[in-house]
Amino acid sequence: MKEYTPLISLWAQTIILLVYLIQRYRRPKFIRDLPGPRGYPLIGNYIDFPKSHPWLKFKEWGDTYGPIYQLKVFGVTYVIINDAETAEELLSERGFRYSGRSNFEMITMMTGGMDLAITAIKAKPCNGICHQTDRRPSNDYWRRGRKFAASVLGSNMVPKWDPVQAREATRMVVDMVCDPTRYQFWLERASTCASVRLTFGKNLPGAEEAEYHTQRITERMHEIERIAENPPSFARFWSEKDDHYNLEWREAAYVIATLHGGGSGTTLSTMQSYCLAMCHFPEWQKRLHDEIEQVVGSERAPNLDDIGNLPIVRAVSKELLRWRPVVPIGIPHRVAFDDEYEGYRIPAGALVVANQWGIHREKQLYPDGDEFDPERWLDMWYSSTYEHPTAKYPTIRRFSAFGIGRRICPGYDVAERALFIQIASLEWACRIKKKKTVNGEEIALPLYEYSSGVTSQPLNFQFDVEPYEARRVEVLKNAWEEAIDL
Ligand code: HEM
Repeated sequence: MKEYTPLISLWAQTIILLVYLIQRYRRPKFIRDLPGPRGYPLIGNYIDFPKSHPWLKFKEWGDTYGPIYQLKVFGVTYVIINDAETAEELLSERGFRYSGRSNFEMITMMTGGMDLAITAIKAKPCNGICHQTDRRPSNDYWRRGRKFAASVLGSNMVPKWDPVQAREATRMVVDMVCDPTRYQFWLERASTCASVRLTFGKNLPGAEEAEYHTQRITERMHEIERIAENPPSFARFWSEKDDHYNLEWREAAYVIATLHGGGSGTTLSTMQSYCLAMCHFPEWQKRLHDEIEQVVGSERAPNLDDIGNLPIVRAVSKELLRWRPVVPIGIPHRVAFDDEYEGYRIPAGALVVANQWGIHREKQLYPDGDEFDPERWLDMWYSSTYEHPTAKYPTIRRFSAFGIGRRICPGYDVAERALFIQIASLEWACRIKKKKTVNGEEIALPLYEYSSGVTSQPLNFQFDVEPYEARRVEVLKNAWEEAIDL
């Protein structure tokens, strides 16, 4: 045995050396914490943490600390990303680590964690390298829910929902012309009623009723059964193929309700930004109008078959989402396992914020990022954003305004068509402009006075709406009346 001892010792030393070398090879020499503003013991950056419109400060800090930096608040690490490449690398390429959600305590308590947008998904470690999403029941629910969402919101299904979107757009324009002071309500009604009709198959005369039914539906599962007998809708789609999606009643109720929630307030916010932008940039309103006149003409209203022929409408819609992102800091993604990025430590449990406000103002991609300039999607000169051919691009499909990685918004196709038809119908029928005083002077409007929350929209402002021709409003009114029972 004695003669083997040096041999065993040599083997042991070789193994230790190998382990050491592998570890050195796999790790950068120094793993540092991400840069970021200096905090205080225990509370970290709590005092400096912006209490409203955090996206503005997150961008400002980004200009000092670089495209990725960290903040700490009471021991929780926030990783803030201000450029698209880093966000893609972490949230998309390493999506298996970066697709969890924060514990939104209140919502989790109220929904049992079943709101699809915040439900946790966990990643499974395999020999230290994490490749796959864990197949535990909580993840399984998210996967089944996403499968269902993809099937009702996918690009081949969305044209099915066009007539409802078009109908709500006509009703919105007619009322907007009659009483622009209530614009928020008209836009909200268009968004909510389209969503309730698509989700539950129910036509609603007003937004209040929409809210009432939505609450009842999420609380009482049997409502879905009744409503699923109505015209084609997400609920009916599920009830006809429930075996295929393998979602139980309760699960389906939450998935469908989350789709309603995701779909109702978001396009509304962009449409409010549209009204504000048209007051400030009448030159773009003219370009929109000229394009619609040339392609659609004055005899008929635009419809969703025109989408490929109206690139300026699509460019305006995409620029609105860039310039005034609806969800300016996105929904944070929780990191499942410790990670390293370019020599920096990203700890498990950190919340990664892809700051859309900053990402959408990255200098190389979006020169003069604070300017509203739809040209950047239309002109070859903007090589970073322009894409051929104009019959297809610009498109807002998979644009970073809808998030990045596995948790990307499943509703972007529906949103694209809803925004298109609302903008095209409004611009076909009427001009939006700043209000004037009795002396004929334009009343100034703030360029950026927006609410602060998960979503952000312009605070109430007033503008005038002037129909190009009374006949056009009549055409839309007739279209609404014909489509009333869709
Ligand atoms: C202008 C319109 C919209 C915008 C800007 C928007 C934006 C977003 C963003 C930023 C996220 C978070 C993505 C992430 O975590 O990376 C999200 C998630 C989500 N959105 Fe949208 N959305 C819009 C419309 C819609 C519509 C029309 C629906 C449904 C019909 C919808 C349903 C959802 C759902 C279910 C999620 C959660 C996905 C998950 O966590 O797995 N959204 N959306």
